[in-house]
Amino acid sequence: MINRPPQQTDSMETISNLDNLARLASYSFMDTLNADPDATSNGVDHYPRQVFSGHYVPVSPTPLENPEYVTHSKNLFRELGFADSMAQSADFICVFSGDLTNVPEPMRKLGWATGYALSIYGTEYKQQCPFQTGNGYGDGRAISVLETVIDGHRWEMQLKGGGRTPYCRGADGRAVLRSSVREFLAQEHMHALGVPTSRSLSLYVSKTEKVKRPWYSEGSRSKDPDMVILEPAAISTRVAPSFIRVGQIELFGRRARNNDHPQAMEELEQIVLHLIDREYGDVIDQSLSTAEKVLLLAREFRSRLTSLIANWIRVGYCQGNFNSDNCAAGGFTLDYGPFGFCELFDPYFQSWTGGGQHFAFLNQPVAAEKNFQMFCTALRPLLTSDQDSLRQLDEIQSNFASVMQLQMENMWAAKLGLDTFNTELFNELVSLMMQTSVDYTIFFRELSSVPDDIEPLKKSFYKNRNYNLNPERMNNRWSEWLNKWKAIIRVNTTDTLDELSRKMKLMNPKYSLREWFVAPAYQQAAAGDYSLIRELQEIMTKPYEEQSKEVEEKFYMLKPLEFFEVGGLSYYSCSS
Ligand SMILES: Nc1ncnc2c1ncn2[C@@H]1O[C@H](COP(=O)(O)OP(=O)(O)OP(=O)(O)O)[C@@H](O)[C@H]1O
Ligand SMILES: [Mg+2]
Repeated sequence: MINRPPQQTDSMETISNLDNLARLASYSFMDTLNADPDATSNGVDHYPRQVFSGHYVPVSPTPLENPEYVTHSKNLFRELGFADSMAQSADFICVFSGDLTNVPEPMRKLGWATGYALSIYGTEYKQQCPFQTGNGYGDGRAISVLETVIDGHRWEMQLKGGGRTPYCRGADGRAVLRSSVREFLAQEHMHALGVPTSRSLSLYVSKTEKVKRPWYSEGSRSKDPDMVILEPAAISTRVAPSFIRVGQIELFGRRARNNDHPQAMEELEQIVLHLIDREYGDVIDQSLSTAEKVLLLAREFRSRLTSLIANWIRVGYCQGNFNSDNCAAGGFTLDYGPFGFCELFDPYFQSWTGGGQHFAFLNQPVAAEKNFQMFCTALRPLLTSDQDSLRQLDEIQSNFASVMQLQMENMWAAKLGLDTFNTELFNELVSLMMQTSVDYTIFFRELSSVPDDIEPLKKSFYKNRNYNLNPERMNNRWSEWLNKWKAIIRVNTTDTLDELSRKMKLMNPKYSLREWFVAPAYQQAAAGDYSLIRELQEIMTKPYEEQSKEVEEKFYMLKPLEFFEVGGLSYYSCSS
């Protein structure tokens, strides 16, 4: 795990109001990196334009009209030492719904947005930039407003939906309540699952401001949204050690490679050193040369990224749109757009209709490798005068697949309660899972009870056509597999069955954030009822616990058949 917030200790002072919080402000991004020389001085820089140099644009967020409190993360508040009452206090609501005009010093009245480049599955793109140059692409609606150092940890707080920036590409700079609820719940769920992620701080919705989004009519089976709806605008704030993306390093890497301007190489070095400082300070010694730091960075990021992907697959998470601009260079999950948790197991599970097989569930290791290649390409200009370092970087890059494979094998072994990966056992399991159609979460959780026979496993069966053709034969095959697994376990572990079961249940969550739980929560929220959001927050932040009988009956369930193939529940072409 990386950079987890401190658990609040007695020595940590409680931060109970905005003045307390403002006093912890410490702006490393704005103070150590370069501002765009063409930026306006008042931060009213809300129209699409090209940003040719500098690492950020100072920009004023656009306050949400009539903001109302929806929820905050009690867990993150506790970890940061924030008093819960602060989330509903007027001045805190102002800041985190986008109004910086009255912030207490030393907090600043301007936030910052950053440019980044885009590579899709290993191919560089500029077409998404309105100027076709790549200079107009970046945080179009994400605006960082504060950095703080709390108990030695630096945290950046970023509004999502905070209004237009020069990178907005003509769009409204807003996020809607629906997508904000999804991201808010998912971030805290993933953290509770033990998967590195940006965190959720707060969520406010406008009582009056609405924006248009394409969406699905009720029960629609169309792949593309079939209507445009007006949705309440919202601002959620997310928190991470930094929001530097692979795409961001790429932007400066491309400029240095092409010699786009005289400071291009220096700006690349600055952003890379800043990344190291913010995300890798504890593992990369400050006194090393840049070349040595770059190599360690590549190696460490490879290790974090491969571990992240193995964790995603362990918990059934599919990011959906794993472009380089949605890949955090600190190695954690970022941008919960068209994500989904795998229910019916399918290696090609993917909620985003535009994502094809590239970003599908079990192709995520390859998608990650593509992002890693782009990351290494971006670092390369810093090593051009050093052949030996370049060779080492190539080696780090080319060994990604084998490191990834090892992480995956260890993960599958752990899910099955084994110390070492067993190829034959695993391959048989995957084909049985596919030939039966099983629920990914329920299957592994039931297996974690180390059942005597396959009856409990059947709770996870959706029973597809193949299974129904000959259920008896399939059940026999399942029994054989279970017996084989148990025989291997007996040899593999000295644990008692109870101990084994306990360990497996820490690998295999009981609850996952299924989209059909989330949809009613954002629908009710749009009508002003936030109770289901708060209920989901409670349950989904304890995903490994058994929880009560009532919770189990409501949330430990196969996906109802009527929700398959329904737009907005099983897939989306647009999620924002
Ligand atoms: N409503 C919007 N207004 C302005 N820019 C937008 C809007 N929606 C998306 N963008 C921009 O389009 C690009 C691609 O969007 P994508 O869905 O990957 O990111 P996102 O969900 O907005 O944000 P992030 O990656 O910061 O979580 C991003 O650069 C994003 O800032
Ligand atoms: Mg994004």
